[in-house]
Amino acid sequence: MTFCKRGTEGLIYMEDGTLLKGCGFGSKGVRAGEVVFTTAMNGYPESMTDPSYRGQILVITHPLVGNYGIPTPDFRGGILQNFESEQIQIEGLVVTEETDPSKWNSGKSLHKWMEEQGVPGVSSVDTRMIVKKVRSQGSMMGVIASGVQVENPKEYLKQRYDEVDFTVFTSPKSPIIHTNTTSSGLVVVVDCGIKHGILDELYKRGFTIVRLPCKSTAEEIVNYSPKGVVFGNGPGNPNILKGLIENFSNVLEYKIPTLGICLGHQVATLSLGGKVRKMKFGHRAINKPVVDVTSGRCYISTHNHGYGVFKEDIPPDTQVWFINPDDGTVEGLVHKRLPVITTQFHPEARPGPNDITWVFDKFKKMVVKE
Ligand SMILES: NC(=O)CC[C@H](N)C(=O)O
Repeated sequence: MTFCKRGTEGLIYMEDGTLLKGCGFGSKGVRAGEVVFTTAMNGYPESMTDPSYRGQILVITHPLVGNYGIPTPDFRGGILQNFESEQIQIEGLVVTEETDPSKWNSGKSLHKWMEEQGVPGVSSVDTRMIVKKVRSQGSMMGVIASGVQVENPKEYLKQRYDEVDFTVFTSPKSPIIHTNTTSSGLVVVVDCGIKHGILDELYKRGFTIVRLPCKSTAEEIVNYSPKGVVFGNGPGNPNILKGLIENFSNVLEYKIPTLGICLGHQVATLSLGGKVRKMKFGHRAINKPVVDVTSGRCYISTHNHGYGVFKEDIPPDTQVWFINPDDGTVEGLVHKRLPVITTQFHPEARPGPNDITWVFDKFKKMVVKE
């Protein structure tokens, strides 16, 4: 039996029958979710609070997680600078080794933070084995348990990830406004669980931001007379978000400059007549290459998606903007007639390298010109 420093045992079970026993940390509890992995070597406070991870058990492949602790939340204009939302969004965390922090600006340990927020973690398991299984068999559902005896983990696997509308949990119930004193104008962000990094990039460029619930209608959006609209990131399967897809089409009729990011790129694709399909196991990392086909330049970018746009599925009247050289998936589109640009990757890069934040400059130029 492994010695468990928090005094609790834990397990991770996967729907193919794999059962790994290790140590529990964070909160005691049992949760089910889609098992996904990220190869990011740092940025766990950002990843764990990214609302796009809702409904997922996150496996971090980097062997030591927790070294620099969890910072104290820092806001600018009501926007978080060091987390992607106000709470942990993942269902559970799986790591090889969970460590106590040693850094000047650590407010608390990873263990304590997860304990306070009711999120279970499992350590001392072979994360490489999990990744190999997910890579070879494709995405799977799983169950994580910390400090709780679970006789039959399979019983917790009731819902399929792809069938749940997680935006219900991650989207605000009413508008949230971030007023800016500089005057680049007002943009509406359709907030299905927006990452604060995206809000910050818009705010830094002088925009006043109105965040509207994911289910807002086109009328509710244009009532604010926005100079631009952003359809942001969000959790789950884009194909089931019928209302959002329809709203995107309705907003297009007003010819307002529109930026789609990640889920926004997928919703744009669906709404313009293309297809979005589930990938075998998705892309989650902070060092994924994307090539801007208009310049031939390759950039290193942040990814978190399980669905993708394949070359043969792009919508009519659009041009490929970015391509992923690893698997050829379409990572950005430009509309041929309408002021619409999209990226599948995360140009705000939180966590990640800032190589492509210029996408927001391009959006600002579109907004200011209109
Ligand atoms: N980061 C995102 O917006 C993710 C989009 C979508 N939920 C996916 O997994 O593909």
